[in-house]
Amino acid sequence: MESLYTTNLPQFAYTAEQVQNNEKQVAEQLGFDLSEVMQKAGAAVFQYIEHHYGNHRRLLILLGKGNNAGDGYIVAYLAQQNGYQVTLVSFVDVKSLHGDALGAYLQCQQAGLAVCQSNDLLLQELSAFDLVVDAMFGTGFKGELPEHFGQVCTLVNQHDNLPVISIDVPSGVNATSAAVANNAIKANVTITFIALKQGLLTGRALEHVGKLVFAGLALDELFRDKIKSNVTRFELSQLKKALPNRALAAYKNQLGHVLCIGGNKGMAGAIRLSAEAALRSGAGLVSVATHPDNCAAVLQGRYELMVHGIDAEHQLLALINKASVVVIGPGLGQDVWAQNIWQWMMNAQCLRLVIDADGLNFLAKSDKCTTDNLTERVLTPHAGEAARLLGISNRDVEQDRFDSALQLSQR
Ligand SMILES: NC(=O)C1=CN([C@@H]2O[C@H](COP(=O)(O)OP(=O)(O)OC[C@H]3O[C@@H](n4cnc5c(N)ncnc54)[C@H](OP(=O)(O)O)[C@@H]3O)[C@@H](O)[C@H]2O)[C@@H](O)CC1
Ligand SMILES: [K+]
Repeated sequence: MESLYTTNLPQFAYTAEQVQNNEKQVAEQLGFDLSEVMQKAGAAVFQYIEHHYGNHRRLLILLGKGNNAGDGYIVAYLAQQNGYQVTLVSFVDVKSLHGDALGAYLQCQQAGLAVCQSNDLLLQELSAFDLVVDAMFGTGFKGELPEHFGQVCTLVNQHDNLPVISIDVPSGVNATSAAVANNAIKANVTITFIALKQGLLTGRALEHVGKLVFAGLALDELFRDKIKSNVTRFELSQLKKALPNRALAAYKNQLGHVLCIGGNKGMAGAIRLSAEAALRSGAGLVSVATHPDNCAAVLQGRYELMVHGIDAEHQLLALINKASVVVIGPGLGQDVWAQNIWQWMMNAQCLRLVIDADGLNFLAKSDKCTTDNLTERVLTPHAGEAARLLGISNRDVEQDRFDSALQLSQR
């Protein structure tokens, strides 16, 4: 039978809203209604279980009230038909189900599958199960988990040997922003449908998603062609392909010259690491401008580097003029030596500037990044540095990493 899922993930990612607003139209254009799409979603998850967890015969399926639960009911039905032992636990009164989720529930009911309430589960031993299927919340989730959901997720997360498969999105993760609610479920595998959701790709969400698997449900190609994505995902192999091929007769002066500025007293390691990374990524020439005390340490064992001790900022001029890209910040520090270099650099002209680490800390204190509008700038902040740059908390950044990145790019 043809595989209904793949571990080759699509390149473009979308918000939950983009998927919710467009899946119906895309499905209709292909001649499906959404209940058929739900059947396909359940079938893809069940096929994954059969292929990868086929000897895990006792399934616990956790269900909410939306269409994510609908997918869960379909998985339950297929598993029962194929001889699995299935326990269904709903966190809502099944009377509140409607639409396709209700249809999927009724299919289970007709097959004789009973649904228990979440409180019953808290009294039960989870060792009675081999695999958990998380169908509590999908793309419709926002905010924090209600307490009774959170309690069960915590219980499941504590069982290291109990694998969890999340349907579409791990419950408690916001599929758009990558914000993670307290006690969100930690999946071993998340099988996501139709289009990649951007919130599954970054930050703390990664700890909850586990291995990400994609099931296009026959809608993915049309969805991708119709809906413009704002988030592109790259794999290392693709980035490697983006590097130009070297001509056989190439020599170092044709392959770019990176200048790395940083490495204050006692912080030689940071600038050495960034210079070494530049060499490893294929730069033809790499120069380092560092504190005079560090020259020997930076050069040690890496004799391709050209290392310059900087006593006075104006010494940078000759180095910048030769560089095709400048990196500033690793191990730069915040003292007078560092401040003078930063100030001087903000008035200098260079084509491309990568700002990292202490460079970002200086940037957070200044209102503008270089007086030269022609400079291409790349910032590489972690969440704490991004928070300082935006004047918000780390938590605020983690609540929406995409929006934070967008705001930074617009400053
Ligand atoms: N359309 C289709 O047929 C297909 C859909 N598919 C599947 O459907 C999923 C999307 O379904 P969905 O839109 O029903 O959202 P879902 O995530 O199940 O639940 C949302 C419910 O949770 C509630 N809620 C939210 N946050 C909450 C909170 N903090 N605390 C408490 N409640 C909260 C929210 O309530 P509200 O806030 O809106 O009142 C709403 O009732 C998608 O991920 C995929 O698995 C696939 O099968 C393909 C075909
Ligand atoms: K889920």
